[in-house]
Amino acid sequence: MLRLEGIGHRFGGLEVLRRIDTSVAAGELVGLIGPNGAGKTTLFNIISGFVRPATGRVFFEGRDVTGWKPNVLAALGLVRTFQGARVFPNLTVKESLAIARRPVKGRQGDAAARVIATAQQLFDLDAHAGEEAGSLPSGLMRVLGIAMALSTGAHVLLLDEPAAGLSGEEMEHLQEVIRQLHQAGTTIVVVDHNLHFLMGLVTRAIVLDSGMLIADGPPEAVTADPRVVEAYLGAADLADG
Ligand SMILES: Nc1ncnc2c1ncn2[C@@H]1O[C@H](COP(=O)(O)OP(=O)(O)OP(=O)(O)O)[C@@H](O)[C@H]1O
Repeated sequence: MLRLEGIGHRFGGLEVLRRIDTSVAAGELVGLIGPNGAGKTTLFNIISGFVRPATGRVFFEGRDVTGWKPNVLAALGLVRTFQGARVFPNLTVKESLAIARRPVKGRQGDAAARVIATAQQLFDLDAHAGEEAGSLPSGLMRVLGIAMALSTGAHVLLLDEPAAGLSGEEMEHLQEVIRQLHQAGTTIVVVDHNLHFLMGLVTRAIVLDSGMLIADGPPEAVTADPRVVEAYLGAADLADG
């Protein structure tokens, strides 16, 4: 579904990604982790077309899409959400969800319906139907943002810190929404600083440290890997949110 070959990038003299080779198969739910400054956001930006890599290639569904624009990739079904919720603040919840339900090339209908049904149940969306998106509790706003990303026809979703700023309960609800999306067949890559949130969710974790891929595997194996432990030593903010 997604393949990276020799991705490298620098900002000025700073080498932020070094020869990243990895791939994500259709239907996987993958976490991308690493200490502050490891290069996670830059890698997300490269995959989603916001940054062109200095070296290497990005393949999406077998096609070399290196340097393709975000809107072109989104139209093909590769969509990235941003840190913090991006919703239309003046649309009501009901109007926002109507956008998310709109079938685009008939692809995301099931996934969007699934995420909306789950969110409706967990976040009591009906009670908020007439409220403006900009005035919602943060968890609900986050879920709306994800639902709206689906409206673009996403079958690969890159979620950038979806749990940031959420309460424990909201986080659990969000996990459930993401699980449902995954079960509906959406391929998902999540970056989050909260390892508790992430490791309870994903089936595979990829670890970046100083721009290098240092581990890749099941969450339990990765968190026990001495190189990962070392990379995280002293990074107190990564311990548990
Ligand atoms: N536009 C930019 N110009 C210059 N340096 C940048 C730019 N964007 C990121 N960097 C630097 O590149 C390195 C990697 O940053 P990046 O944001 O990709 O890491 P990250 O793993 O997402 O970090 P965090 O967990 O703190 O969000 C950091 O040292 C950062 O300061």
